[in-house]
Amino acid sequence: MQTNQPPFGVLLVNLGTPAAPTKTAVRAFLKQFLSDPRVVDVNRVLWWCILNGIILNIRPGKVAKLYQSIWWQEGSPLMVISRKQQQALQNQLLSRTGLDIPVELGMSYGEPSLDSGLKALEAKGVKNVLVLPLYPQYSCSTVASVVDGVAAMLKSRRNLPELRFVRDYHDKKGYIAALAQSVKQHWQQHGQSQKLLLSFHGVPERYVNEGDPYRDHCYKTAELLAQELALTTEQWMVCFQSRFGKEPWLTPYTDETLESLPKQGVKSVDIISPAFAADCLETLEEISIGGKETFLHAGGESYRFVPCLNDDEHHMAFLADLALQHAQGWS
Ligand SMILES: C=CC1=C(C)c2cc3[nH]c(cc4nc(cc5[nH]c(cc1n2)c(C)c5CCC(=O)O)C(CCC(=O)O)=C4C)c(C)c3C=C
Ligand SMILES: [Fe+2]
Ligand SMILES: [Fe+2]
Repeated sequence: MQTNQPPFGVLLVNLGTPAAPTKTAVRAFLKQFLSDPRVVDVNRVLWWCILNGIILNIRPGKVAKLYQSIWWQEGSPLMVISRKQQQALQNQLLSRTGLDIPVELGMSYGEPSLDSGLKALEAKGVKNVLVLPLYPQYSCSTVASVVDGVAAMLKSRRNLPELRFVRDYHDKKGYIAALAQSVKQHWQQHGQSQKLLLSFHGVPERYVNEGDPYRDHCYKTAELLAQELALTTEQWMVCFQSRFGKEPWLTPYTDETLESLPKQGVKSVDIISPAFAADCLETLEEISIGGKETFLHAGGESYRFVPCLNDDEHHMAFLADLALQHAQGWS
């Protein structure tokens, strides 16, 4: 091994986000995202007609407005936070190993692409690549599409790196501890509400019936977090957000739950979205803004959103440990 060659490199992956909060950029992003058969798994010809004939004509304008409501001066929150996570992970790996281990960002959809991330690692002399998708719970709609995407990129290459994938980390001690720490800190600042709602991103129920372990992973995360926070069964509840399309998704739905809780006497809630490693449209708009409106309108009195782990120190230290565990034997 050359002395300047790193033992491995990390491709840090997330979903991706539009390049700008405009109708054109959102349309391009949604077209790539929603054309992925791992995300929308229905008859290809029929879906092509629905996507191009209806969805891509109506949704981009509507969704661009939502992105505008949460966009930061530096860019899309998901991208800004992902860049911070990339830097923080690289720092954590340096302080643990004394080595400059390259960490590159690759998004499943949009830019920087998985391909550009892999090329950047290659340019740094990386021969061993650890792909680390920032999805704590495995789903075919997210993690499997990362595997597909990386495999597709490598199809045209002659000299392949050695590859390892982190499949999930829904039950890992460091992840649960980072979530618990973030909830405790939130309670210290704002006080504890009657209920802690754990709102996970939904998926079609059919995917789970066909073998996707996503729902089990979500409940396992929730139970471990509730245990760590010493909550009684009445003090927490799981729900699923961001339903898309007509078929049934995992229930209970977050919006319906927020509407019904005040009628059941629950007037104050804390809400956290543990499936997201970084704040994005689905947490900052749908949960923090939209969920609050729904709950207060239904008679709720206090609604507090707990931010995602983002580049929190405990979170990044855990991800560095996770990466090092998966990289064992690479030198
Ligand atoms: C946390 C994990 C995620 C799962 C599981 C997931 C499944 C899933 N999503 C859609 C449809 C949409 N998701 C959208 C945005 C979005 N989704 C995730 C994560 C998961 N998705 C993130 C992090 C984001 C936010 C990106 C950002 O820019 O901030 C969108 C786009 C916005 C919109 O039009 O509402 C869609 C569409 C499906 C169909 C699906 C599972 C089958
Ligand atoms: Fe999504
Ligand atoms: Fe959404």
